[in-house]
Amino acid sequence: MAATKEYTYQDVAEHNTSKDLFLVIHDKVYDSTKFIDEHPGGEEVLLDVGGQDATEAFEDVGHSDEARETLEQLLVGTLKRQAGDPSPSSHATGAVAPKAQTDAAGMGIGLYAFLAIGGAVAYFGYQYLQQQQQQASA
Ligand code: HEM
Repeated sequence: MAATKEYTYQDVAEHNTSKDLFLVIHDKVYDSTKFIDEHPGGEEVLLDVGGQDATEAFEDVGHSDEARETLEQLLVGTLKRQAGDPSPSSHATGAVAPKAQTDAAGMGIGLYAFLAIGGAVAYFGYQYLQQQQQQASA
């Protein structure tokens, strides 16, 4: 079987039913339709990632070498990545965003503390000066 065909994410996404199921694993495209009934892990998990990048789902399970051999028999082509495609590790960068938000909030609190302390210093300083003036004029 020639496995040189190139598929875009859009092409693969169209094959997401139990009668026509493509999976992307490590940027290779696999026609898993015939394998759905045979999968020891059940058909549900395959359908969940049908037409999508299943690299993480596949690797998380720690599939055997035998499973990887079966996979090679289902190979139909390679994934042609395009700008804007989701990458398998895209959610890893998501962890940075909340941290940035926390930092911004921390700075906000710091600013309020600075204003409160600055205000207190100005208030008591003013009172002290008034007292001095009263003493001087007495
Ligand atoms: C076409 C791609 C896949 C092939 C060829 C495949 C093949 C296999 C094979 C041969 C096994 C038996 C255990 C082993 O040899 O490692 C297995 C188990 C399993 N697979 Fe897959 N698998 C595929 C995709 C997936 C995906 C995308 C998931 C998503 C979560 C998944 C989840 C599981 C689970 C949970 C088991 C364990 C079942 C058990 O031990 O009861 N598999 N798979």
